[in-house]
Amino acid sequence: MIDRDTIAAIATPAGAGGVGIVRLSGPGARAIGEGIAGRALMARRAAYARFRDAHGATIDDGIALYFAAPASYTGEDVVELQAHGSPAVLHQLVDRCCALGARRARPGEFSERAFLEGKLDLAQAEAVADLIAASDVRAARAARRALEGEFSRRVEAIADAMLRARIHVEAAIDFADEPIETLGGPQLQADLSATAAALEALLRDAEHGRRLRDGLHAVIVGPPNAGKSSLLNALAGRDRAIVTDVAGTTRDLLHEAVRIDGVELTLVDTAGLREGGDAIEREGMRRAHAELERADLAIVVLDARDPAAGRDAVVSAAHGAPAQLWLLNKSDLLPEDGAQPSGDVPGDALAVSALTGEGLDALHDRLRALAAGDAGASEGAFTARARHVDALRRAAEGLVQARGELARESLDLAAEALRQSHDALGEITGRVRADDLLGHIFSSFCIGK
Ligand SMILES: Nc1nc2c(ncn2[C@@H]2O[C@H](COP(=O)(O)OP(=O)(O)OP(=O)(O)O)[C@@H](O)[C@H]2O)c(=O)[nH]1
Ligand SMILES: [K+]
Ligand SMILES: [Mg+2]
Repeated sequence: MIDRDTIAAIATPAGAGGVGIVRLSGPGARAIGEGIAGRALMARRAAYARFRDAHGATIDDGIALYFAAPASYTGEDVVELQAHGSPAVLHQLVDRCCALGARRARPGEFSERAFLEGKLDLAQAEAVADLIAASDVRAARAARRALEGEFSRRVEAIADAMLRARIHVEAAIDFADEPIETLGGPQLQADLSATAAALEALLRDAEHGRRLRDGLHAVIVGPPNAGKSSLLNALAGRDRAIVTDVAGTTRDLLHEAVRIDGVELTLVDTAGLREGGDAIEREGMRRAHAELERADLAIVVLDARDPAAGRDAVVSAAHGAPAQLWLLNKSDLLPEDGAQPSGDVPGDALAVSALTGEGLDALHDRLRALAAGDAGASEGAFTARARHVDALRRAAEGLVQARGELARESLDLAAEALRQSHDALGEITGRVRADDLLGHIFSSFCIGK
């Protein structure tokens, strides 16, 4: 099952640094490490050594660390050679490892071995990559929780309940003459109802975890000249988008990663939505609609002086996103007497001015709250990926279908729906393995991980 080569790679980031690490994993790791260090390596003992090339010349001096299988990251014998963080030194060390029988590791191959050796499940291996890539403290904490198995344990608990239900249904199929009631049908329905509730709760938390990992994806929409690009610039703190008083200035989508109080979100500026326009502008509007389909949030920008203008086209487009935040921009141009122009907008619409900065603090607060989800949900949150959310959705759909079939006493169809639901859960932790799925996940890792 396992590729028994010994693999080697530089485990520290590219470029110069105080310390750089070359990592070896596999059955030959210890012998190769000892060959380079010129001394015996004892498990979990730091050994100071001169690392030498084939001619006995010193490549560098440093520390060799040996972790004996299975008590290592990969579960195999692992050796780490810690040298000065010079790319030239580290490349020579990897070359020397290869001359002594190792081969260069593929991206993510160390974590793949940890998975194959049962040290990590798939969701945990992905959490390693998420932790390394985490851009803020919350994302890092959430990745730690996923790495510790918080997410996996909940998946496994639901998968176990699903397995019990499958066994029950398969057994009932074998006793086709008995009515389902006598075979514990009502109890099974009750169990599945509890499982469905647990699955829905996990799906919500995973969606939240997906946002923690990827950041909130917020699309700015509104009629031409409402001040969408001005707002993007104000939030980004720089002149990212072109602003003019010509309606139809923005044509293409413009993405900008923005950090608000340590929370990351992606803002997307779009072409103003209106009837007509030239071919370029119409393509811009089409892209705006498509972007909204993928968004977590639509930031609807209207002109505070006349919120009704162009509002309808924007409202129907904004419905493509699961959440909306309404802004009445150009509040600086409202009459001093405080009379508010009427227009059919939600009561929690914020008055802002991209020009003077008025209302932007309140907007920051709203965006931060939306990006984090509600405060309570951030406690105990774990990172998740779109792949996980998709699998949980399919599992939930399968379960709904299975319960319907059971209610109709179509046991064969119920069994099949439960199997699909169970398989979908298995994809998350890798208990059900499709090899192309594995290849896809691990190849997105970087080398040395
Ligand atoms: N007074 C005032 N003017 C603003 C404000 N925001 C934007 N403007 C002006 O409104 C005009 C249009 O601003 P843009 O940011 O280009 O508007 P837009 O919604 O991106 O326009 P399109 O890309 O053409 O759809 C410019 O002249 C801005 O200077 C504001 O808060 N107050
Ligand atoms: K404009
Ligand atoms: Mg614009």
